[in-house]
Amino acid sequence: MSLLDVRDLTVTYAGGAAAVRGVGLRLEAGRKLGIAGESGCGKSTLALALLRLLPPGTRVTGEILLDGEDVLTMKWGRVRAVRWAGASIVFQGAMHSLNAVHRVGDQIAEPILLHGKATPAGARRKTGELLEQVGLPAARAGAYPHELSGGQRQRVMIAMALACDPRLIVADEPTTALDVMVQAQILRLIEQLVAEQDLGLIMISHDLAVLADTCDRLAVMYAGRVVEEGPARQVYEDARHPYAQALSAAFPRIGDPASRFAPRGLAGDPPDPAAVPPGCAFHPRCPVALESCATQDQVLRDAGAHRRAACVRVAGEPAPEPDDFEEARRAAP
Ligand SMILES: Nc1ncnc2c1ncn2[C@@H]1O[C@H](COP(=O)(O)OP(=O)(O)OP(=O)(O)O)[C@@H](O)[C@H]1O
Repeated sequence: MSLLDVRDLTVTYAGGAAAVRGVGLRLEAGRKLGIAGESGCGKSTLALALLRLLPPGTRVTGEILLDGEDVLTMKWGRVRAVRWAGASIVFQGAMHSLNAVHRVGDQIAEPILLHGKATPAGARRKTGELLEQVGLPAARAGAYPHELSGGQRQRVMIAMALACDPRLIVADEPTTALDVMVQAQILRLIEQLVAEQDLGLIMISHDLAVLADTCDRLAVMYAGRVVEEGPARQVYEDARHPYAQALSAAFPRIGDPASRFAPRGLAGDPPDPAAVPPGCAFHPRCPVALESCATQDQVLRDAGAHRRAACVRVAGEPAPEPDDFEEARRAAP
C-alpha cells in the first residue's frame, strides 16, 4: 500500500471552475515527489486538498488515500488528528505563516500539546530537539519570528511540520522567498530529514530545476491536470510533453553553464480555470500542436520508462494511474 494514493481528484472552488481536474498521483514512504507548473496551474489547490484545508464551499471529488484511509471521507475529528500527525504542510513565506506575537518555541510546541503527544515539559524538551534537528540552537525557542532571518524562520516552519512525527510532508514553495545559498541549505535539510525519518515528501515549485535536483519523481501540471509524470531527472532533461519541455527549457540546466545565458521562456499564460480551451488545454500555446489538438482532449498515456504524458504525439496506452515504478525499483536486482 502506498503512503499516498490520489485518485481522480477534482477540486472546484465555490462559484468557480475546476482548479484541479482528475489528478492521480502516488507516493511511497521515503520518496520525494515534485509538482511543477506555472502560477495558476493548481499546485497549491492540490496541496491544500491533501489536508482538507480548502475554503468552505469548495467541491472536492475523487480519493486521497493516506496510508489507505480516504482523507476526503474522514470525519472532522479524524481530519484534525491526521493533520500534523499524519501529514503536515510547510508553506512559502514563513513570516506570514508564523504568529508574530508568540515565541517560535511556543508555536512549535502547540501542535504537540494539541495532539496530546507530551506534557508541557515534554513538549518544551521536544521543541528544543526539533530546533536542533533543523540546525538551530535549542535556545532560539525563546525568539520571536522577527528576531530570526528568513532561512531561520523557514527552519522553524520545518521543525513545526515535524513536531508530531508525520509520515508525509507537503512543502509548498518552501524556499521561494529565500536567497540561493539559504535555499540550497533548506533543500538539503529537507532531503536529509526525509531520508532519516523515512517520510514521504511532496514538494511544490514552479522551478523544475530545483525539483529535479531534490525529488525522485516529478509531475508537471497544466490547467489543473498532470500532463507529464515520471522519474524527476528524465522529465527535466528529456520531457515528452511540449509544456514540460517548455517549462524545463525556461530554467538553466544544472551542470550546463551555457544554458544559463539562453533560457527560453514560454509565450502567453496558463488559462483561467473558467476558460480552459477545448481539446488539449495547452494547444493555443503549443509550438507543435496539430489541428486535432484544438478539439481532441488528451489523457495521460504510457510514455515508456515509467513515464506518463498527455500529448497526441505520445503513442502509448492510456495510463490514468501512475505505474508501479516503486515496485519495479524494489524488484530490480
Ligand atoms: N480560494 C479560491 N477561490 C477561487 N479560486 C481560487 C482560489 N484559490 C485559487 N483559485 C484559483 O485556482 C487556480 C489555481 O490556483 P493555485 O493557487 O492552486 O495555482 P498554483 O499553481 O499553486 O499557483 P501559484 O504558484 O501562483 O500559487 C487559479 O486560477 C486561482 O485563481
